[in-house]
Amino acid sequence: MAVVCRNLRAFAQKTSSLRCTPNFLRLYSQSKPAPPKLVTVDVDKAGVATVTLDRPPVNSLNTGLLEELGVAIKDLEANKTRGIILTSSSNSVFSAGLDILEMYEPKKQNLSLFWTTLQNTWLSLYRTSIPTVAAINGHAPAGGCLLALSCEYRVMVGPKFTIGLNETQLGIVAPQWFMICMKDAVGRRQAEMALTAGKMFSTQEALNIGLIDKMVSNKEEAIAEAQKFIAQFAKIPPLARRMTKESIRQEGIKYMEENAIDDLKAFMDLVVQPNIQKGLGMYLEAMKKSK
Ligand SMILES: CC/C=C\C/C=C\C/C=C\C/C=C/C(=O)SCCNC(=O)CCNC(=O)[C@H](O)C(C)(C)COP(=O)(O)OP(=O)(O)OC[C@H]1O[C@@H](n2cnc3c(N)ncnc32)[C@H](O)[C@@H]1OP(=O)(O)O
Repeated sequence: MAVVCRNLRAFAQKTSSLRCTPNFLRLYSQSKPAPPKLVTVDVDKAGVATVTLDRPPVNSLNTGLLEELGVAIKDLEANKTRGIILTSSSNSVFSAGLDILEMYEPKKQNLSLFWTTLQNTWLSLYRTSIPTVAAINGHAPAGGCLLALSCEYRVMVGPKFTIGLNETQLGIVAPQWFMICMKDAVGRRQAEMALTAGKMFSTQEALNIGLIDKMVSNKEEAIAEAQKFIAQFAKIPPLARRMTKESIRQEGIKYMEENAIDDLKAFMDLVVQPNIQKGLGMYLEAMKKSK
């Protein structure tokens, strides 16, 4: 026993002295790599932040990415950033929308966290006093379209990408707050037509109905247009801007503040339905087969 104790003491001394050596630090950092960041933030000299979704291959929105996006927005608010440009690291997809794997055969607790994180991050983006622009450099179906719609201005790379709330095509109904965002952008009539058909719009079609504000031919142009949009607010008194944005977006903000719990319950009840689970499984299979 005494020998074991002595050995343990020797080992403890050895490891505690090892703890500070470069070799130990290298070994430790190799054994515990930091998880890759799913959202990166770059602030330029003018104080404008480019927030890049970086979850290959398609930036599907899982709890981790949504959480990071929410934290990034809060940090940028605390740092008095002058503008946020939301874009993607992919060359062909802005975001494929909600991560279907978060909804397929889920654990109840995970599903609840997923939806609550989506609600909170959406509200942070939708109501932030910072000017927001989506530089949409790829396809933006469903939840991807929602993120773009939550920004104040949308510049999209065309002509080959598509955008829209395609939920009815998947046999589901977009939540009310998704619909409010679409109505905000294109008006009730166009929103009704788009949502009932679950239409995915080409860039040109999206421009025609006001779903996007500008079509450009590459990401660099999209970022330049986004910067131009943000720059105009340098001359506008910030308090007046903030109060106007908050007021004009009141319907969506109030909806989420008053209905978050009911919205969560409706989502949880719906997703676990056997027919929805079966549909999600088939959809995932179909995406694999279409490769
Ligand atoms: C469907 C929800 C049902 C019930 C929930 C109830 C209520 C929900 C309330 C809210 C509304 C839902 C909102 C949503 O956002 S649902 C998600 C809708 N998104 C889509 O339909 C887009 C699907 N993806 C695509 O169309 C294409 O992937 C895309 C055009 C974006 C890109 O095409 P590309 O050819 O470049 O890539 P793929 O080969 O198709 O995909 C690569 C890889 O990624 C996987 N993938 C794609 N999209 C998703 C996704 N949304 N979630 C998880 N995984 C996704 C795809 O399977 C491939 O995987 P692998 O084969 O393993 O490489």
